[in-house]
Amino acid sequence: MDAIEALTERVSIAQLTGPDITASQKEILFKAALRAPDHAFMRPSRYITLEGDARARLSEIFYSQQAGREVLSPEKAKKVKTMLLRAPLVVVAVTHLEEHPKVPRDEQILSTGAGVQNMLNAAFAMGLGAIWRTGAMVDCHAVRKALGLGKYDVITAFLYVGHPNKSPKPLPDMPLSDYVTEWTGETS
Ligand SMILES: Cc1cc2nc3c(=O)[nH]c(=O)nc-3n(C[C@H](O)[C@H](O)[C@H](O)COP(=O)(O)O)c2cc1C
Repeated sequence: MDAIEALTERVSIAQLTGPDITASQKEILFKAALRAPDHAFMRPSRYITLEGDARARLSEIFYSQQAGREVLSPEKAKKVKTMLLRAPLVVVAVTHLEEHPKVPRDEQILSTGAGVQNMLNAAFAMGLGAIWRTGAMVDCHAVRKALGLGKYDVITAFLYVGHPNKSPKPLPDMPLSDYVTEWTGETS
């Protein structure tokens, strides 16, 4: 697929299935991620892959913490336990924050966000489907500990990647004029 077509027509795809993402597809995803802009070359982004049984293991860890906090209905328990099984590959995108005189925290997280967006576009261009999710797992102490994250690590995305199980949804109608204006130099 042409790059402009991928950039202008990408949609998120939530219904994903196997087969597993190949090593060469993963290489393309991560090469795209590493082309994210990065103020002062801080290299704040890290990407952790979850595949196979590791997805169920981390979902169980999340479930244990959630179940210890509140009574979960059987439906909710099943949903939580199978959360990460919704795609053959889940990429945990992490921003490792550091103090910098010119690069505030938000810019470091934005850099990882740009990496995630590059992966969404690359996945779409390869005919794969992907969706950026966050949710309560982002702040779950047990999940963060299991992934080896420290105090200065921010989970910026759980990027689900797989093969589309449904045709992509139509593009939303978003007239450019609703979002883009020109400032001509006049002040109010
Ligand atoms: C930072 C961030 C977090 C998100 N978290 C979730 C989420 O937890 N669950 C979800 O269904 N969608 C989440 N979304 C939205 C989807 O990734 C997606 O953008 C949305 O479904 C619209 O689809 P589109 O990308 O095709 O326009 C999140 C998006 C962003 C940017």
